[in-house]
Amino acid sequence: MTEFLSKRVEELRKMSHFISMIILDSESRTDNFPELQNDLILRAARGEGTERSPVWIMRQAGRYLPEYMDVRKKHGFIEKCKNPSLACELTLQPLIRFNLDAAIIFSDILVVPEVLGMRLKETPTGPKFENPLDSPEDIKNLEQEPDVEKKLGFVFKAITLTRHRIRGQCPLIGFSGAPWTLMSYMIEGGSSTSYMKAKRWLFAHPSECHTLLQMLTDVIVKYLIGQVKAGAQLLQVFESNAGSLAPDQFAEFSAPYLKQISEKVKAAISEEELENVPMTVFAKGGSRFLKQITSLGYNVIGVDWSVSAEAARELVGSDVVLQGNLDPAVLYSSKEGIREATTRMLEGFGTQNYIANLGHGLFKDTAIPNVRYFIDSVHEVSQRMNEERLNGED
Ligand SMILES: Cc1c2[nH]c(c1CCC(=O)O)Cc1[nH]c(c(CCC(=O)O)c1C)Cc1[nH]c(c(CCC(=O)O)c1C)Cc1[nH]c(c(C)c1CCC(=O)O)C2
Repeated sequence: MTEFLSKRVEELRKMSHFISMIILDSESRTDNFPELQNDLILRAARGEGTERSPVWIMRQAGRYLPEYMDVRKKHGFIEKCKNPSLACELTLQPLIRFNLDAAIIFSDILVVPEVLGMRLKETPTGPKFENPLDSPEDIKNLEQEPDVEKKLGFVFKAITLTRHRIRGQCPLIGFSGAPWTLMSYMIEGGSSTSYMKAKRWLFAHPSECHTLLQMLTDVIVKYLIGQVKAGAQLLQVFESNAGSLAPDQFAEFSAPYLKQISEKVKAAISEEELENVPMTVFAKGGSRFLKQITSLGYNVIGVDWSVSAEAARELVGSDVVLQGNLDPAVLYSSKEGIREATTRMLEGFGTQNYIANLGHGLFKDTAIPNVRYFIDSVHEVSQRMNEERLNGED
């Protein structure tokens, strides 16, 4: 009898192993994704009409969620980024709680310079580079023929797996840091308040800066194309350190590379007949340059919280698709306060050619009910405004 049972158990074990192999195989394919149920953000990004404004939140997966903190107890940050199944799980966490119109793949902008030979390490104040660039001489020691697929394949795997497990609930956003932002982290080693070391390079070693920015641009282009092939449905480029640049430096060291990225990624999409994914650029601290940014070839322009919605709209006109820009600190206020600020934002941007978001990432001590209230307010208020707009036209 025991022999009979242990044989059956062994058979069942083999069968379940076989089934999980089939599932794993099917979840690593890119030609069998579940059908998309909610394309609101893609329509908005392409400038098509939407019945309500789509909403997602920068840093929507993160420390304000107790389920993120549970995973964080067991796994370090870099480990979470590099393990596709953990990255997938974390990407999906906010979608279980909230009625979001997009997911963003769990990763970090700082994984990209590793392709060039930079090494990330964890510190209590966030990820940093073990080997920051000290002088332009160090550029020669960087990887001159970087293998993006080999070094960042874990992100591609995470994207493909997430496209399956998201079950078409909403589109999946892929992203990269922009060249100037990544270069400044490579020089500073980590976050900085003034980015003075990196800024010093711009004036002391301009030509070497261009060499490094071009190396990063080439990697980023390959990285973003790889993400589209893996299943990303929208791409966002983060120029998080635009705020540290004066207009002349933005025009010389940021804008041309942002433009090259959109042009080269779009050319590859059309040449290789890939999914025609819209592209967003978010230049934090770059609201001063909004008008200039409209000429860089992106479908959507992210706006930080430092300008009013009206001012942003006024600068670029009604045809440009904007994304943003509620001050994340608004989520510390009362429900009435959140509702009021969200309504003002929607009135300022208008419900069309618009994607709602915060004007920077969520703070780690934001209350979950307030996050939910913001998301639901965008949906309710924008739908009502839209209905009023359409009725008014009749
Ligand atoms: C500058 C920058 C970084 N990373 C990123 C930027 C650009 C956007 C911005 O301006 O904030 C982008 C980023 N970082 C993270 C995402 C994931 C997707 C998302 O939910 O938006 C994205 C898109 C996860 C993260 N990236 C980081 C966390 C926190 C990790 C943890 O402590 O568990 C998360 C969830 C850590 C991180 N990552 C970075 C820093 C400086 C830090 C430490 C400071 C901090 O913790 O907020 C670099």
